Amino acid sequence: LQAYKRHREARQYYKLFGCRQPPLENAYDPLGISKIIRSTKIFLKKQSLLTAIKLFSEYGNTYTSRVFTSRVVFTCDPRNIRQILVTGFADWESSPLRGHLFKPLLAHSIFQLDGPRWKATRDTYRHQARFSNLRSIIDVSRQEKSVQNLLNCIPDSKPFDLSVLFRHLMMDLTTGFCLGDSANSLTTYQTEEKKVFAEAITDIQHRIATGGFVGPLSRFMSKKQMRIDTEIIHRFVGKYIDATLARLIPYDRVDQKSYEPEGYNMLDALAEFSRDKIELRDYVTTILIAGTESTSSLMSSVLYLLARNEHVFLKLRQSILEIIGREPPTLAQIKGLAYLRCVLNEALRFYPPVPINARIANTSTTLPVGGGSDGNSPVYIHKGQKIVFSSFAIHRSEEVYGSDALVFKPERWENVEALKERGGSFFPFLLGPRACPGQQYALQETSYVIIRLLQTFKEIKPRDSRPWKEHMGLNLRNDNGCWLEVVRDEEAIA
Ligand code: HEM
Repeated sequence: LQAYKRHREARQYYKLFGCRQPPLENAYDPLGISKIIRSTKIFLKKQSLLTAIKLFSEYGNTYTSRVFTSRVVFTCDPRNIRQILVTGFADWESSPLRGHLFKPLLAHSIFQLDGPRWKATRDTYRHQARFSNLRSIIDVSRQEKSVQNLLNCIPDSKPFDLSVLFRHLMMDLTTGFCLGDSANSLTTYQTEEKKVFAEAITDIQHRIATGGFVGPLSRFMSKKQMRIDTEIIHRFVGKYIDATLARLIPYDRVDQKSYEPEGYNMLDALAEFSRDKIELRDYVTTILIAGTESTSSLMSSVLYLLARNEHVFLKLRQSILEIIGREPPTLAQIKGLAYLRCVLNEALRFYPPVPINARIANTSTTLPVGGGSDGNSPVYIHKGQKIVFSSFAIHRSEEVYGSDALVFKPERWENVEALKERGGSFFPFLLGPRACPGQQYALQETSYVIIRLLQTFKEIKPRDSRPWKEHMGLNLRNDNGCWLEVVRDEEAIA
């Protein structure tokens, strides 16, 4: 009955809007079983992203695929991306696809919400956690302390995996940002409790991501370790919440500004507005998940690419030394470093930390292009239909970026107008109302770390000849890490 209703509705859309069917990838696979088996094999071989690009070149920028009994739409067309994320935002949801994956760690986090409740949570991050005011949430002394810990861990003239150190660095910075206390992962004095907590946060992200990739099969996965991780995280974060609430002044004195915490931390900022422990835990834990691996993935990509493109490294280092010198950079100086922004954009284009994404239609709607044999007709989307879109594929498209799309070339970002025109073709932080609220913070933090590293090291050499290999967790990273050897600048030591 449902299929019949959908068929009738589709015919109306064909008539009214000129919709056409996009190409079907697996026409002879009625239940989509072979597609699922193939995708799983490719995922295990760590080749999902490159295979996706191949499928787009074979079937066009938009095509459908049978997965079990439903037809999933795959697209890497910038016009469709703008429609899903910006113009037709209200027609799409994400919570039905991932809400269950975050349970029981998070009760009602922003990742599990859509509609008015999502909007209210988003506003809380913007206003109460002060994400909209970048200057007020940055703590440069915390950043500098963590960078010094990082520099102490980097050996001189000896190969080491910088991606591991970046993951520890971001764990320290994000726990400081969220809880006001670093996990001290880069130090020798990290307590056992903090070590266990940091391991649990890392492990649970891996489990959430795996649950997402295996889809409906996730219900057969053992949940035991997830429960253990959850308990560790809840206990650890809970202690900070209790301590924060215990030293808070009563509500009626908040306006008197008699309580001024030192530096920024999100828990203090939020506790001025809410005393609900579960709510506070959800807000804070979400950022521990959203802000750690994503930013360390970007940092690793930048260093991986700089080590393999000496001319870019030298040009960037020179501009840092000219504009900032050897002192820690201020926010204004970071903003003035145009070439660094180009390098970050280019690294985000090459290796977007969130390379694929999905949405589900909450109403019958259309995509502007992708239908018919030429791919130029609108596409009918029925309520409940799933769509998968890939920033990784668009970011490498020759149609969009030209014949040198696969060349690492930060200079392509020097023309700001060109950047604006690329709406829908460059979205490492997504676009529209649901774009990453931590974008400016992540870029500032990454810039700070890169600047301090380039002020300290005059040479960075790659020490791994293996090719880049995808590792898909909640965020993308190189499975082979980021093996480098560095040479300190004597002047920086002096
Ligand atoms: C390079 C680093 C980062 C990248 C590439 C990145 C990318 C993204 C992307 C693509 C999304 C959209 C996910 C979706 O809706 O499907 C997102 C959402 C989000 N990000 Fe980030 N992110 C980064 C760092 C951060 C940081 C540092 C924070 C916090 C301080 C943060 C907080 C969030 C939050 C709360 C959301 C959910 C927004 C919503 O659903 O409305 N992110 N991020």
